[in-house]
Amino acid sequence: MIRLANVAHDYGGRALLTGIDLHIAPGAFHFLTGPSGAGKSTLLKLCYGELRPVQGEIELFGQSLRGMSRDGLADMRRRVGVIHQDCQFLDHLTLAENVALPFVATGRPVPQTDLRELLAWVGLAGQAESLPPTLSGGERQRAALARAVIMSPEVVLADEPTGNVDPEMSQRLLSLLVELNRMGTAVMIATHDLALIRNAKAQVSARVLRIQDRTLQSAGADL
Ligand SMILES: Nc1ncnc2c1ncn2[C@@H]1O[C@H](COP(=O)(O)OP(=O)(O)OP(=O)(O)O)[C@@H](O)[C@H]1O
Repeated sequence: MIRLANVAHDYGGRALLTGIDLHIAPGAFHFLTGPSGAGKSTLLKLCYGELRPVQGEIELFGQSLRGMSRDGLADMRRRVGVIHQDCQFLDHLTLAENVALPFVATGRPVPQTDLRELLAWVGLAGQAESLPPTLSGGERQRAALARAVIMSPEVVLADEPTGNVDPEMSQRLLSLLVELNRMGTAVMIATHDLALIRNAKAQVSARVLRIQDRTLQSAGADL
């Protein structure tokens, strides 16, 4: 679904990522780890076409990103759910309206039943009318997950989805992502949280990748 071949990236200075080969296949569950500043968020952005690589090939759903038009990229992006590290919301809209934004942005009617079911799935049915500034960190993370999956994406890319929440909430978020994966959605989670990775390995067959020395490596059994 998402394929990177010999990808390199930098932000104008020294190389950040180099020689990156990655394939996110249907149904895969990947973790992406590595030290702060190693390039995890950058790699996720390359995977969903937010950034274009300085070298190498990226394919989304069998189509090369090279030369893809803005409309073509927008079509591809609908098939990828992204949970951003900072989980930003529009503070003047309710939680339910924020979660429904991907539908509104594409000019499609919001399926109200699906929206209610989704909010119940992430445990936020009671907060549907709340405004984002009144939500806790864990509620915001679950709302970000709901927003990422409302369009039924084939793959979810999550950037530190359990940042700033306690271990119990991390586990709850992980369980939701594992459940999605069991229903067929591919998942890639960038995280520093090694406990989360250990917990996940008991629930799902996950591949752990690590960015080290600017390259992508398979993490060993030391995790
Ligand atoms: N838009 C940008 N312009 C210039 N440099 C950037 C930009 N975005 C990221 N960087 C730099 O690229 C490097 C990698 O950043 P990135 O956010 O991808 O790392 P990360 O592994 O996700 O880090 P963390 O774990 O701290 O979130 C950092 O040194 C960062 O300062």
